[in-house]
Amino acid sequence: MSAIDSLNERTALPVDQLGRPLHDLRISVMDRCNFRCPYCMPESTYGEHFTFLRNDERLSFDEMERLCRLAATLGVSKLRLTGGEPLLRPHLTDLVARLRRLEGINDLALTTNGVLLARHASELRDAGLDRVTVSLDTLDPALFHRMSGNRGALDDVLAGIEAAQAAGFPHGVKLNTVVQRGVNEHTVIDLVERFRGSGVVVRFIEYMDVGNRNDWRPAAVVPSAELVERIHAQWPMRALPPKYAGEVATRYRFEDGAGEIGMISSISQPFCGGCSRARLSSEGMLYTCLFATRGTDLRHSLRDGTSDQALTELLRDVWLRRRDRYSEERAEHHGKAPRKIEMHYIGG
Ligand SMILES: Nc1nc2c(ncn2[C@@H]2O[C@H](COP(=O)(O)OP(=O)(O)OP(=O)(O)O)[C@@H](O)[C@H]2O)c(=O)[nH]1
Ligand SMILES: C[S@@+](CC[C@H](N)C(=O)[O-])C[C@H]1O[C@@H](n2cnc3c(N)ncnc32)[C@H](O)[C@@H]1O
Ligand code: SF4
Ligand code: SF4
Repeated sequence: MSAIDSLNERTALPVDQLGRPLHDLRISVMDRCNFRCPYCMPESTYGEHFTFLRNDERLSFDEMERLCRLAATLGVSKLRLTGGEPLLRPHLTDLVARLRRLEGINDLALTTNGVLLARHASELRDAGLDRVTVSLDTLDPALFHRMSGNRGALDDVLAGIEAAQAAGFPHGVKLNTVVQRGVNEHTVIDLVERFRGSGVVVRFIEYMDVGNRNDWRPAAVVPSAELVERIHAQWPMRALPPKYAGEVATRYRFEDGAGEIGMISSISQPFCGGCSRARLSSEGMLYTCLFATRGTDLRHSLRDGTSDQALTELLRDVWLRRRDRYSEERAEHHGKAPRKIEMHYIGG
């Protein structure tokens, strides 16, 4: 390669081995959670003796801010704070304010289980958070409690959603609902009914085989097409074109003007082809797929005096080498995928 080619390669925005750019960085700011959803952190594994990270093992806000600033120079424009439960991270609002000031970031989002949201919504809005996604699997209080691993109360989450609506996040409020066959599939219509016309967009997610500790089986997945048919029979809707390449959810608009819903069909219709997402775990590992088995340790480099330029090159190299397309390959694993990183570390 000539010196000019090499310079061009080092200054251009990187695309991975499948031609996908890097747009979206999702940061797990906290590995702990106040819920024990069986599909994510089942109590049987995450009981009182489970060892979470020590404070000094988690990236500091300085370290996260630095990585986000460098990632923005490689094309990242969207940041999502997640976890574990991000609102358990003390002073999260300070991090939001710091990330808000970064050049190139035009979408700053948070995914939360919503329990602590009523307390923090307006300060998060004031700090510059653009939008919030709240996870809510059902409106049945007893089932909700059970699906949170007997930790959560539905009313707290509903209060969180109301507070988020009242705070007026500029890019709005969404809900994430994981649907499981025989568990909460019968409460889907209630959720649609409750939030239709409210401005809050409900997105139904196909139950996924993330991590190694849930009891995922293909039979537990409710294909989005089935839900679309059921919802359409009650409130006719029509599919909308994607807002951006690689959009996670397929959007549907109600024909009576009562807003839209989304379907996240990562099992029945994988969307790896446009996947521009990287993930940073609480302890500073960089992963290029939600189903990654291996990552790149950035904490070490952050703490050993590595320069901004060298760190940026490391990020670029990781992205240039990326070939992940797990959801498209799922069937080839025949249920025997290699050991994956758990979702509360990698960030949903
Ligand atoms: N397989 C797979 N699933 C994903 C990916 N990204 C998100 N999901 C699933 O979709 C859910 C919702 O994702 P969000 O974080 O709300 O997605 P997003 O792309 O940031 O959403 P919007 O920008 O609001 O459209 C996550 O909790 C995951 O269950 C991905 O890259 N791969
Ligand atoms: C890991 S959580 C982290 C943020 C926060 N604790 C919450 O629940 O919103 C992020 C998202 O991942 C989703 N999720 C967790 N396990 C999942 C699974 N097995 N399949 C599909 N989505 C899952 C959750 O529903 C949630 O919306
Ligand atoms: S999905 Fe979110 S709330 Fe539920 S256990 Fe995982 S991290 Fe916690
Ligand atoms: S499975 Fe991996 S590559 Fe495919 S969309 Fe999800 S994170 Fe991206």
